[in-house]
Amino acid sequence: MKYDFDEVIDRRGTNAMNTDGFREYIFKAEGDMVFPYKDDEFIRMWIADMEFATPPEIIEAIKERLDKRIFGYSQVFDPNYYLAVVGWTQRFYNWTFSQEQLVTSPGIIPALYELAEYICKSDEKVLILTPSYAFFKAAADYNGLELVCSELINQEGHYTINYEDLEAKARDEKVSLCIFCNPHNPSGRVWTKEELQRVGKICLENGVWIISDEIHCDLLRNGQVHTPMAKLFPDSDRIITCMAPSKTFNMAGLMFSNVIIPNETLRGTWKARHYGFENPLSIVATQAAYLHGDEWLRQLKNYLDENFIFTKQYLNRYLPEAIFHIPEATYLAWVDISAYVPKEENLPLFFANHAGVLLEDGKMFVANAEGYIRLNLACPRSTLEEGLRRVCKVLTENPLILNLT
Ligand SMILES: Cc1ncc(COP(=O)(O)O)c(C/N=C2\CONC2=O)c1O
Repeated sequence: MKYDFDEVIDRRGTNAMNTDGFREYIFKAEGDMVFPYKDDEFIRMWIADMEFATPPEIIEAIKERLDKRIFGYSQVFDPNYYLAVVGWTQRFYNWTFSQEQLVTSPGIIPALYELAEYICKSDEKVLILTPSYAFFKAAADYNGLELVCSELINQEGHYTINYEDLEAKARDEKVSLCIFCNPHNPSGRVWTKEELQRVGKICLENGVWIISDEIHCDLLRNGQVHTPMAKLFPDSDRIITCMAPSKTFNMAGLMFSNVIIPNETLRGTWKARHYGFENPLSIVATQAAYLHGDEWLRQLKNYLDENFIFTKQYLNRYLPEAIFHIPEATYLAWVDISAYVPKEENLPLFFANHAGVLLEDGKMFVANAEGYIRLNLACPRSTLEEGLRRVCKVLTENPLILNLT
């Protein structure tokens, strides 16, 4: 079956954050914010969900469950759920784990909040690498824990880990947890085995737990290989792995993710404290994704690769001073436009007002990301081209708007 990723789907009236939540999330606006563009005139390249229909195989599984017509309290009791999940991790990552280690969460963000609370004492600290997905910081903030940041080294847009800095911070006896993004949002790095081994060794030797957030691990450029961090440390029970179908199959709204907790005590705390009931539609959707999603994902990856090549060529031609490398993973383009914009510019507001494009900028990724914008490329090519046209036009044809003399 050939899936249609060129189809433009109307998401209006679906309570989508993407179409209706941007004022509060990007601009922290309480009430209505008025822009020179109507809401449906924006090209939306901000939040990380996709403009593609969720695979029909998943939708079919949901429909079959709907026909059962009762949606009472539910949990994963069917052993075939676990078999579907480890079947996927075996096929794609040559990695499995025992069934008792698997728990589920209504999302990875809530899992981060809970795990930080269960792992860290109140006077301890959470270590992250920046730039970082903002909710890693929130996991520390909402638990009243001090955040410690280790800045990634950025060499002309290629990010690597500053091991000396990371080790110095991991040595702090109050640092008890590292939330590690593997693959990395927003840079799109796929960490190599060697990089993962160095990070894991530094953390584990200093008694630092690791949450390896691997939500983007299926969304690789063709040819890239993801290594689960825990796969490299089979003798450790201090690495918690978070994976989910939500990013891969555009089903974040079904709020269902997998958390692999090898440590028995921590798992016991999770089971005692976590609200364990689950959405029965999300259970069947996730199981169907991991059983029947291979071909759709294969075609999605090819389409995304082509979107990235298109973007690289477009920016080379129309925004030559921008620094952009096709990322090894994610569907997010991380673009340094500092050559075109003053440091103090509020970039999301600028692009919303002057280009009709909704995007996130480096200031939304904790630190170490000034002058960057992040563009969601998981959209039909026609939408992507219009978004890129608007971004490049406003930066090159209207420099006065930016007070660039
Ligand atoms: C690294 C990472 N972890 C967790 C999540 C969210 O997991 P959930 O709670 O949905 O299961 C995201 C989603 N990233 C997004 C969502 O919108 N923009 C982003 O960058 C993410 O990038």
